This record gives sequence, C-alpha cells and structure tokens, in this order.
Amino acid sequence: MTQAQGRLETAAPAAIELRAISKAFGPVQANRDIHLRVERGTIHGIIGENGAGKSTLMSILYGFYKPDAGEILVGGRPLTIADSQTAIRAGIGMVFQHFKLVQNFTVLENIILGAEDGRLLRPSLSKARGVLRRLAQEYELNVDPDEVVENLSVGHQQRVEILKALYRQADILILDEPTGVLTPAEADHLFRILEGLRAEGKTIILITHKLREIMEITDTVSVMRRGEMVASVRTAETSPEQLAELMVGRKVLLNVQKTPATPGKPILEIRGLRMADAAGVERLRGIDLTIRAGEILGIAGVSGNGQTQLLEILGGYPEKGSTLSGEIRMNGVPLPVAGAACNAAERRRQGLGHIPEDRQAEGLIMDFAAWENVAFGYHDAPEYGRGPLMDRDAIRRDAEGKIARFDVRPPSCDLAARNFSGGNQQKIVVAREIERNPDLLLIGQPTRGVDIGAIEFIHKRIVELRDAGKAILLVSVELDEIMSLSDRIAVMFDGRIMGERLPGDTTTGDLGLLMAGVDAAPQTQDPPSREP
Ligand SMILES: Nc1ncnc2c1ncn2[C@@H]1O[C@H](COP(=O)(O)OP(=O)(O)OP(=O)(O)O)[C@@H](O)[C@H]1O
Repeated sequence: MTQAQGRLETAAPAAIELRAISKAFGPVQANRDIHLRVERGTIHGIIGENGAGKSTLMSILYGFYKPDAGEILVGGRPLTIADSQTAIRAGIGMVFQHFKLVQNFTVLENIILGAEDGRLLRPSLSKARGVLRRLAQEYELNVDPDEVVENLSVGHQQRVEILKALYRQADILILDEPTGVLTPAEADHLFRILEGLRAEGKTIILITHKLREIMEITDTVSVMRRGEMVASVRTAETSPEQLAELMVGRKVLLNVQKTPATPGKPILEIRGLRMADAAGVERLRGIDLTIRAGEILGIAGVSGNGQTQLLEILGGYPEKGSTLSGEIRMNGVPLPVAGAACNAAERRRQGLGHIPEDRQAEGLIMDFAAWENVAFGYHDAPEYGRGPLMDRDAIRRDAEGKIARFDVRPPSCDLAARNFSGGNQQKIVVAREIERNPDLLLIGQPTRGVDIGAIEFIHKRIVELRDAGKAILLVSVELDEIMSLSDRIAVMFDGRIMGERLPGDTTTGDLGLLMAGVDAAPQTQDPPSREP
C-alpha cells in the first residue's frame, strides 16, 4: 500500500476495500497486487492510461471476472463475488460504457428485468412504476417509464441504467466512462445527480479519462498504471498536471500545440447536401461546407443532429434506403452521393481516410487480429500485394511498425481487436488511417475513451497531417477538443449548419447556444484563401 493510501484511511469500515487483487489474461497482467479503499459517502475517481486495468478491476468487483488472487471487503466484510447477482445483492451497481439495455423494451420493463421479482411481470410493473416515480423525483432522473429505450437519447438511456441500479437498492455505484457519450449539459446534469447520491450517503466510483471531471466532482482519486495502483490521493491536494504525470509516467502537454493554419485550395466542397433516412425523416437539410488544404474544420454539435449521416455519406456508405441529393467534390472532382459508385473502397482510392465514430462497428473487425485490422479497407493497396495474392508478411511488418509508432498496448500483432482495451482499439484505427496520408481525413470522435497521453499523441499527428497540407474534417462532441484543434468551427443543429466561428472569436457558451439551435451572433465569413 502506498503512503498516500495510508493517509486516506479512516476508522469506519470502508464501503469497498480491495486487498492484493491480481488478474492475468494469458501473458497480460491486467491487475497486479491492487489495494484500494473507498470510503462510504464519497466519490472516488479512478484514472489510468488505456489498458491500465481499470475496467478489469471494476469487472472483478462486479463479479464478471474471478481474481487470480486477493480479497474483496464490502462494508468491512470479506465477500466472494462469484457473479453479478452476488454483487447486486451486496449493494453494488454498475453503469457500463456500453449500456446493457434491451433496446425494444420500455424503460419500466428494462428496470425490472433481472430484478428479483421480474418473473411476476404485472405486479412488478405497477410496483416498479411507483418506485421509479419516487426515484425519478428524488434524484431528478426524469424519463418516461413507458417509452421504448431505442427512442431515448444516449443521456436518457444512461439515466435508465442509473435508475436500474438504484431500483436494485445499490449503495455503491460504479460508472465506467459515463460522460464519453454525453453532451456538456447532460454531463453537468449527471454530476448533479452523483452529488445528490453522495449526499444520501451512497458511494460512487467514477472511471474517467477527463481530469477536469476528476477535479470537479471527486473527493479522492486513484491512479493506475500498467496494471498497478500507483497512487491514491485526496483530490483537493493534487492538480491535473500531477495526475497526468502519475498516469503516464512523464509530463504531458494538456494543450494542443499548433501554429495558425495556412489554408490552400479547396479539397472538399459540399453544396446543398440533403438526406432523408429510410423512414423519410430529413437528417440533412442542405449542408454547404468547404474545407481547404491545410486546415482543420471542426464540427461541433449535440450528437444526433446529422453529424453521423454527414460522415457516413462522405465516407461512401450512406444509410441503407436513404434518399440523397446535392453535390460533393473532392479535389475538384464530383463524387457520387448515391448508388453503387458511392462506396467506401472507391473513396479510399481517391485519397480519403476515415476514422469512424463507432470504432467497434465500423472501424474494426473485432474477431480479427490487430495485423489484419491494420489492412482493413486497404487490403488491395499495392504494398500489401504479391501479384494477385496478399502478402501477409508485408502486412504484418507494416502492422508491427504502426503498432510501435502509436504505442498500441500490448504491442501484439496477433491479439484479436476485441481483446485490446477501448483506447488501444482506437489507436489501431487512427494509426491505419493517418499513416495512409490521405488528402482528406474524416474523423469522428477521435479521442473517445482515449487516455490523455494518447490524446496528446493523436492530436499531434492530426496537426502534423494538417501542416502537411491535408484537409481534415473533425466531428467531436468534446467542445474542448473542437476548440483546441480546429482552425474553423461549424456548428450543426437539426441537419443544418447553424453557424461558423473562428476558435479565437468564440466561447463554449456561444457554441453551446448554437448547438441548441440559437444563433446569437453574426456568422464569420469563410476565411480568405491564401491560395497562390
Ligand atoms: N478478455 C480479455 N482477454 C485478454 N486480454 C484482456 C481481456 N480483457 C482485458 N485484457 C487486457 O487487460 C489489460 C487491461 O485492460 P482494461 O480493459 O482493464 O484496461 P482499462 O484501463 O479499462 O483501459 P481503457 O481505458 O482503454 O478502457 C489490457 O492490456 C487488455 O488488453
């Protein structure tokens, strides 16, 4: 146990205490001799680089994995947590990064599903409705109990997950990266809820990569590095810089370093792009955008306002059954917006790279090894071929280089994509797309779930690509990321561009208004081209 941990101990039994927990997956030691004490009625943050072992540790606490060694005490009593039912009975609730809700069930059905009296559906439903109403009032967790989950926003789905845990009378709530998919307003609301739960005496464990959140809401914070717990400190006694250094083992630049852009000729020109989905709902209502060589255009917006559709159309895979119109030109050449000629492979051949928003569904083949994923989408590239055949050795050599340069951990070519941690999966996709040196790079949520050391690295590589004269379209729900990386910012709302701003001339408040559909200030003009 570290000295710092010793300082945090009090006489009362801790809500959770982990003693000497270890867990290996084959050769990977995911957790090594972990000690952790979380006091009752506190919010405890857990931070650490991608692959540091945070999710594994929480999965052990929730009964998903059996530790190889060590002891867990809940409320001072030793407990063997063989499965999640045991964890739930011990008052532990978990809100996962990827929610576990049944999409075509209602909120109410999801909440009672798996709860002890779930077999008796009707009495449970009426009882649950009452409990839900009380919980919703008490913690400002308003959701319509009869709404089908798939119709809820991500923020509301998360509320259902929290309500589900509270319905099961959780005293200890573990949240794994809860704000990764939330808008800033939703994240604020979540924090108010967590503070309310703490005031009730509940204990919260919060896994996050965002040091701002750690500083804002936690009482204590533990830092993991390479499977070990390297520090536990009081939040009031530390700083973001110190935490960053503890996490990564070196000093980290928390701000993007870049010189002003020198935009050249237009690379991407979009005129009057409209799209209606298969159900006839208009998702894009006439988009006009230009991105020039050597500039990063950031698109800010609450997710669900057409950014995903825009990226998919540009990437060459519009939603099935959708109706499209408008013009897209890349390097002056018209690109087909619909039909068979609009496809991702063709776009790649024309010099377009794409880091999709959903790395697991679109960026990777999860059961394929890392080396195969490095070639995914580019398997017909000349350097991967030997006559008509694929040259496996050449692909593997290339993959090894990319894995080393992007510090993918573990640095194993043969590990299946699904067995890398979320952030390392993202690094594989980013390495593949950036190192192709595309004329136009589409980037959706590049640093979602990625640790600060890797964010620093990915941002640096994006800026280098810009400085090499490439055009970059960045979509991110992280306003900080948009503000620090973009040369120009466009805000999307309800399928339209609400306005454009230069980062130096705007504030997060101004952008927030535009994101909510309110245009309070005059728009900036397109920046003057420095084209010779
Ligand atoms: N089922 C598994 N099989 C093999 N290796 C695994 C498995 N689950 C996790 N690992 C490995 O264990 C290590 C710890 O992973 P874990 O998901 O706990 O990290 P993390 O700190 O939560 O990372 P992130 O911040 O990226 O989510 C990683 O090296 C990961 O590749």
